[in-house]
Amino acid sequence: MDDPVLLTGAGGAVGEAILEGLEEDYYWKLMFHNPPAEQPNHEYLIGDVDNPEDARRAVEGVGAVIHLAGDPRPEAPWDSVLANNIDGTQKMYEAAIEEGVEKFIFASSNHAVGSFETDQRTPEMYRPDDDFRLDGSEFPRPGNLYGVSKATGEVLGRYYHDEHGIKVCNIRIGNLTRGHPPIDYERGQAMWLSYPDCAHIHQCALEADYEFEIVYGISDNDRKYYSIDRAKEVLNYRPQDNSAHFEGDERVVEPDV
Ligand SMILES: NC(=O)C1=CN([C@@H]2O[C@H](COP(=O)(O)OP(=O)(O)OC[C@H]3O[C@@H](n4cnc5c(N)ncnc54)[C@H](O)[C@@H]3O)[C@@H](O)[C@H]2O)C=CC1
Ligand SMILES: O=C1O[C@H](COP(=O)(O)O)[C@@H](O)[C@H](O)[C@H]1O
Repeated sequence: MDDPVLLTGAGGAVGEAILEGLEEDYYWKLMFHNPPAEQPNHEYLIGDVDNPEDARRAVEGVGAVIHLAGDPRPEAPWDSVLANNIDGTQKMYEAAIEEGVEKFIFASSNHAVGSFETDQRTPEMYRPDDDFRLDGSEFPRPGNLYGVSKATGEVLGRYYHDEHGIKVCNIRIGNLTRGHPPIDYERGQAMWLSYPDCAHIHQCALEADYEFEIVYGISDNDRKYYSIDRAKEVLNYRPQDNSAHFEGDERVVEPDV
């Protein structure tokens, strides 16, 4: 991607991971909801993704959008996910189509499929010897209204791709934590996404050739119930991390990079 890349939600955790890994690799345009504490090193704007004029200013001159902005709380109430996640994503797609943006990468979530984690399957599905896998071809099964908003974002992408041709990659992000996987949380270890792998999968989505995709954004954990085969095949995703390589917060196996 030679054109500028818009990063919405740039002040959040996922934005931080992406910028840490890819700061030098793209001409970034950052979108913040509130003025950032420190002066960014890149072009930026302050705006609300749910405001059509802010969305239009945000996409001006960019070739790709990484859309992270939204309410990330699994317990977020309907009013918030409706405005920030659903309406906000629709406004960003409308603006992107109007601008002729080539690619739209959407931060979807494990919570779009949270209800696959039934009492019958858990906690076994979180363990390395269990072979249950979701691969992105399944219909969403959200376990909360936040998950409904993420599934809706994916479907908005389906519509804007089919009717307007924009290339869309939905990344169902697992559990992003810095430095080491979640401790004493099997589910979180099974869907861990390290900071370097988070940056890498977004770079893969910016560079690969595809039409419409739904992939899982997790590291190559021994414990997993999300397949990363599609991300490997279509995006050439090659994660370096694995939650099994940690004991608590200590790394016991070095990444093979
Ligand atoms: N952190 C994680 O493990 C996961 C994150 N995600 C998704 O990734 C995205 C980013 O998540 P995080 O960085 O963790 O969240 P965060 O809360 O750290 O960052 C989200 C950013 O979006 C901005 N924002 C919220 N509403 C906005 C609006 N209406 N207009 C403009 N900006 C707005 C906020 O100011 C914030 O800086 C979210 O969409 C979240 O649902 C999905 C799965 C896992
Ligand atoms: O989508 C998200 O998922 C992660 C992981 O979910 P959790 O239920 O295991 O915490 C969550 O931490 C993050 O806030 C959310 O945006």
